[in-house]
Order: sequence, then C-alpha cells, then structure tokens
Amino acid sequence: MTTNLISYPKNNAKNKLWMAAIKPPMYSVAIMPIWVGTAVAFAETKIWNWAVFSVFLAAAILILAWENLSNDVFDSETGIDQNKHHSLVNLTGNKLLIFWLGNIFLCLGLLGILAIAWWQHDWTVIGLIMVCCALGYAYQGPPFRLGYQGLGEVLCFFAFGPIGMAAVYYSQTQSWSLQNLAASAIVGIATTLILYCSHFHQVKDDLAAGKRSPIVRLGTQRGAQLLSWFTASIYALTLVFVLTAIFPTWTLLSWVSLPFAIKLCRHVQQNHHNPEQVSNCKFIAVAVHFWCCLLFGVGFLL
Ligand SMILES: C/C(=C\COP(=O)(O)OP(=O)(O)O)CCC[C@H](C)CCC[C@H](C)CCCC(C)C
Ligand SMILES: O=C(O)C1=CC(=O)c2ccccc2C1=O
Repeated sequence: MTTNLISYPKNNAKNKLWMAAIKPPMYSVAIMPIWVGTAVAFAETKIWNWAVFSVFLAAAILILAWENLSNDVFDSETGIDQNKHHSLVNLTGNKLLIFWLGNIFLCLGLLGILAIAWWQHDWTVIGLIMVCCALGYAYQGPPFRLGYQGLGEVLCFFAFGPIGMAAVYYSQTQSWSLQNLAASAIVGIATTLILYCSHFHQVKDDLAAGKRSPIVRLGTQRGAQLLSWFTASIYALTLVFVLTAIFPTWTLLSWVSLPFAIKLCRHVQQNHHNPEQVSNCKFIAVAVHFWCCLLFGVGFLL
C-alpha cells in the first residue's frame, strides 16, 4: 500500500516525461500542410483524392517522427540535451534503439510517398519530399547541423511551406498553383513560429553547446519583439492575399485564431527573460498554428 502511494507520483512524473518526449501536439505540424494543400487543390479542381490524402498524412506523421527521434540522437552527441530529461535517448539510455526506430519510421514514411509516386507514374512528389527530408537532416545531422548556426527557421519554412505544400498539391493535381504557393507562405510562417518559440527557454544550454539559435543571436528582448512582427505577418499576409483576390474571403476565418496569437506575443513580451515562465510558449505557438491553419483550410472549402 505504502509502495503504491509512493510510486504513483513517480509513475506520474515518468509518464509526463514520456509524453513530453513523444510530443503528441507537435504532430499537427505534419498534418496541416497536407490539410491546407489538399484543400487548395479541392478549391481549384473540385477533386479530393482520399487515398492519396490519407497515405500522405500517415507518411508525413512518420517522417516527422523520424525527424524528432533523430533530433534526440544527434543532440545527444553534441551534449546540448544533457539537461533535457525528456530526450528519448536520455529516457531509454539506448541511443542505437532510437536511431534505428527513427530510420524505420523514415523508411515507412518514404514508402508511403513512393506508393503515391508509383500510382501516378510520376516521381515529382517523392523528389520534393526527399528534399524536405534532406532539409530536416541538414537541420540537425553531421556535418551540417545548420540549426546550430541559427538557420533552422529558414529550413523549417521551406520544408513545411513552399516545398512540402507543392508536393501535397502536386499529389492531388499533378500540376502547380500560385494560390497554393501563397497559401504555403502562411503555413510555412505559422510552423516556423513554433520552432522560433522553442528557443526562448534554452538560451543557457544552447550557449553552452555552441548553438547560435536566433534567440541567442538577438537576445530574448529583441527576439520577443521580432516574434510579434513575425506573428502579425501571418494575419496581414492573409488579408493582403484576400484583398488581391488570390485567396477566397472565407480564408479570413483563420483570424479567429488571433486571441491565441495575442496571448503568445504578450506572454513572450512579459516572460522572455524567465526560462521557466516562457518555456510553455512553444505550446501556445502550436495552438496558434493549429487553429490558424485548420480554419485557413476550411476557408478554401466553403
Ligand atoms: C526537430 C525539430 C525541432 C527541434 O529542435 P531543437 O533541437 O531545438 O529541439 P529540442 O529542444 O526539442 O531538442 C524540427 C526541425 C524542422 C526541420 C527544419 C524541417 C523538417 C522537415 C520534415 C522532416 C519534413 C516535413 C514534410 C512535410 C510535408 C510534412
Ligand atoms: O521539439 C520541438 O521543439 C519541435 C519539434 C518539431 O517536430 C517541430 C516541427 C516544426 C516546427 C517546430 C518544431 C519543434 O519546435
């Protein structure tokens, strides 16, 4: 009985660490480019290929799982995750297991995309997704580790925005679209916002490991100011694209996510210098991304 009482909080804390390591909410970043790219394709062609959509969705989730598992593997080699208790490598104590599990996810994900290419007798989609994976590798893997130079945000924007969404749109239509390119800028910025926010509470560990994240380079105060501009640009760009008739008016539904965006900017302005307080800002950014992209996609369907 006594053991149970004592072990409950311990198990609870362990479960929380595992949830933080697996990061379920983060997987919406894999879902939204597929959702919005397919919605744009439907708005233009009135065709929704459910088989391609479902396989692409599953593949994107598997590829993102690889990205996150290999991130823990590569970060364990630079020492940057020494204090990160929710690193999968630290939790399992088995780097090789995480490395190979990640590689299995990558192969399964790429097999899904290969199946789409095979159905279509066209290698364009697999080519584009392999470019996204290469950007994902260059972010964290040797010898590049471009995230350590502060270049992660640029890679993230192109992988989840213009390149990733071009692949999604092409998988539905086997053609290209300027409207989809404009929509990909919105999804790309919203996704990059999450990565940018993930650096605020890690300045000390990043400095110690030689990682020059944008927040290390700018300082937390200027970083917080830039965040507000960056967030505002999502809503301003959507409005500009609606006024220029590139997007349908209903895409302004994405503005319903503005309260989350305002909460994010205020929270970071007030707490940028306090790692413990600011550490949850990444999850507010996930909420901004989720609601903004979900409603943005709905706007193309109405
Ligand atoms: C793994 C990523 C961020 C984690 O960064 P960090 O090391 O600072 O975090 P921890 O503190 O938790 O260790 C995300 C990196 C994103 C990358 C630049 C681009 C990935 C592209 C995907 C692999 C492909 C997406 C395809 C699309 C169509 C879904
Ligand atoms: O763990 C993280 O911090 C992130 C994981 C992840 O997969 C991702 C994807 C796209 C943008 C940001 C992020 C993260 O910040």
